[in-house]
Amino acid sequence: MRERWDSLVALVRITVAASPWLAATELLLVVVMAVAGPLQAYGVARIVNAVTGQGSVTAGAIILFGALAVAFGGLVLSDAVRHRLEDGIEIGLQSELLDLATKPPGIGHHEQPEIADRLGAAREEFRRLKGTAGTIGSGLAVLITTATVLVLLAGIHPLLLTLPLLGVLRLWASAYGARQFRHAITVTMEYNRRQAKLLDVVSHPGHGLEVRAFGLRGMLTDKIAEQFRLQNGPRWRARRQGHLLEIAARVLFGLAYGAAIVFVLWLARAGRATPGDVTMVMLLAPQTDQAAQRLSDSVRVLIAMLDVAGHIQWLRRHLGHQVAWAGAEEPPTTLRHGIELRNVSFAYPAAERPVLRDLSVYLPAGSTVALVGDNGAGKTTMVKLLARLYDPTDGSILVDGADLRAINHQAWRSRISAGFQDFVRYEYTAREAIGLGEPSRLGGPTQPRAGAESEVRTSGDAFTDDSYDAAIDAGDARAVIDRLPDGLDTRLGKRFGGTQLSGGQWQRLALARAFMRERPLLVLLDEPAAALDPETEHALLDRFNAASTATRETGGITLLVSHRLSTVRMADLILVFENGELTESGSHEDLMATGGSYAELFELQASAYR
Ligand SMILES: Nc1ncnc2c1ncn2[C@@H]1O[C@H](COP(=O)(O)OP(=O)(O)OP(=O)(O)O)[C@@H](O)[C@H]1O
Repeated sequence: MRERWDSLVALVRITVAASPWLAATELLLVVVMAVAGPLQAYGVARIVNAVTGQGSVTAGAIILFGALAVAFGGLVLSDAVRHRLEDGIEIGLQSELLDLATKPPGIGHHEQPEIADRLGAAREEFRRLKGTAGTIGSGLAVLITTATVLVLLAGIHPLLLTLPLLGVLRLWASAYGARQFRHAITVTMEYNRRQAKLLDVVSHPGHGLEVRAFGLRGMLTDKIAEQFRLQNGPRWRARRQGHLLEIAARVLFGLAYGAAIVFVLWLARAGRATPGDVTMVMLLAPQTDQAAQRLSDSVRVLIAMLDVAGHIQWLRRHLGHQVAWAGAEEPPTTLRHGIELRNVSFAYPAAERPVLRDLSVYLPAGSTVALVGDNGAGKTTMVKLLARLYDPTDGSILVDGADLRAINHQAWRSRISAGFQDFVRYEYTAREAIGLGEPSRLGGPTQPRAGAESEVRTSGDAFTDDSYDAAIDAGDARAVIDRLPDGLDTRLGKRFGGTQLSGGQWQRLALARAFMRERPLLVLLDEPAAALDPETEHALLDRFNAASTATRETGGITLLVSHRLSTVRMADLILVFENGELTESGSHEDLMATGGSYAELFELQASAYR
C-alpha cells in the first residue's frame, strides 16, 4: 500500500514538474466539465416541468444552455492544454530515463536482472504517464458527477441510489481485472526481455550472415514465438477474466436501469413524481453508467500508470544510490609513480564466484604493460576495473597513491584512451567517427544538453587537420580514408545512405580513434587488432609506441591485452593470468629465463611460425 502511495506521489510530481500551470488548468477544466453533464439533465427536467405547467422555461433554458456552453468551451480548451502538458511530460521522462540508465559511473547496473527488467518496462511504457493529469482529473470529475447525480436522484426517491451503488460494483470488477493484468505483466517481464534480445539477434544486419550460414532463422523465430507465448499466455488469461467480470457487472447494471425506469413511472402514476423527474431518471441513469465506465477506465489506466511510476521511483532510488559512488577529486595531470592494484578481488554483479582473486601488482608510470592468459582468465575484467566500469569488490586501485574511487569517474575517463576488439561502428562522417576519440575537441553534435552534467571534459582547441592526419597514419587507416568518396567528410554506414565499410576497415577507424586523445594517463588496448594478421598487429604496436612518446612524457601507461606473444614481448612488463590469478610477471627476458607457462607458450607459438 505504501509503495502504491509513493507511486501516486511520484506520478503527481512528474506531471507538476512538466508544468504546474498547465497541470492545474487541466484539472480545473475537467472538474468544471464534470458538473456540466448532470446540470444539462437538470435543465431539461426543469423545461419539461415548465411545459407541463410547473416553474419557468427560462430558468431551465439558462441552466441547460449555460451547462452546454461550459462543456463545449471546456472541451476545446482542455484539448489544447492537454497536448502541451503531454509533450512536456514525455520529453521530461525520456531524458530522465536516459539519465538514469547512463549516469551511474559503471555498467554493473545493466547486468542486474531487476534493474534491466524495470528499465525495460519503464522505457516501454513511460508514455502512459503523459495522461496523468487527464486520468486523475477524469477520476475526480466522475466522483463529482456521481455526487451531483446522487443528490438529484435522492431528491426523487432514495431507492434510486441503488443505481450508483451498482456502478461501484462495476468499478471494483474493473480494478480487480486491472490488478490481475498488471501482475501478469510483472511476472512475465523476463520473457519480454528475452524476446527483445532474440529479436535483436535476428534483425541486426550485422548478424545476417551468421544467422543464415548456420540456418538459425527457423530456430530463432521459433524461440521468439515461444517467448511470446510464455509472455502472453498469463497476460491474455488475466485480461479474459477481467472482461468476464466486467460483463457480469454491466448486465446487472442494465437490469437495474430497466427496473429504475419502471419504478419512477410507477411513482409518476401514483402522483409522487413529476414528468420532469421521469425525464431526469432516463437521462441520469445512463450518466451513472457512463460515470462508472469512465471511472473504471481511469482506475485501469491509473493502476498501469502507478506501476510505471513505481518502476521509475525504484530506479531513482537504486540508480541514484549508484551515482553516489562517483568521486570528486581530479586525476593527476601527470603520473609520477604509477598505478597499483592492491589485493584486488572482483565478482560480477549477481555472480557467485570472483573472477579476479587477491590481485596485487604495480604498473609503473610510463611503461607498456601486457596482459596474457587463457580465455576467461580475467584480462578484460582488469581492463574494465582500470576504466572504472566497475569498482573492485575487495581491495583498491591506487593512482599515484590516491584511491581511484575518490577520483571523479568522468574526469578519469577523459584521461583514458582505448581500442577494443568489440569496437563501436559509429555511423557518422569518418571525421566524427575518428574524432570521437576526444569528443571535447570535436564540437557540434557531441556537446552536452543544456542543464545536463557534461561527460565531456574540455582538453584543448578543436582538432586541426594535422591531428587527424597523425591519428589516421598511426591507426593505419590512410588507405581506408583515401578510398572514401568525400574523404573524411564521407558519411559511413548503409542505414543512413552512407558508405559501408568492411570489418577490417571499421577496425582501422577505431584504431585511429584511439590515437586522437593527447597525453592520456592510460591507454587500454584490449585485442584491438585481433582481426589483423600478426605482422600488422606488431607494426601497429610499434606505431602506438612511437605515438606514445607524449603518453610517456605524462607518465601514461599503455596496457595491452593480446594472445600473440610475438607482439607482447616488446612490453616492459608482462602479466600472466590463470583463472583469475596473477601467476607470473616480469619482462619477456625474465619470464623466458624462469621457464614457466609463458616461456612454454612463447616457444609453442614461435615454432608455429618457423
Ligand atoms: N559481464 C559479466 N558478467 C558475469 N561474468 C562475466 C562478465 N564478463 C565476463 N565474465 C566472466 O569473467 C571471467 C573472465 O572474463 P574476462 O573477459 O575478463 O576474460 P579474458 O581473460 O579477457 O578472456 P578472453 O581472452 O577470452 O577475452 C569469465 O569467466 C567470464 O565468464
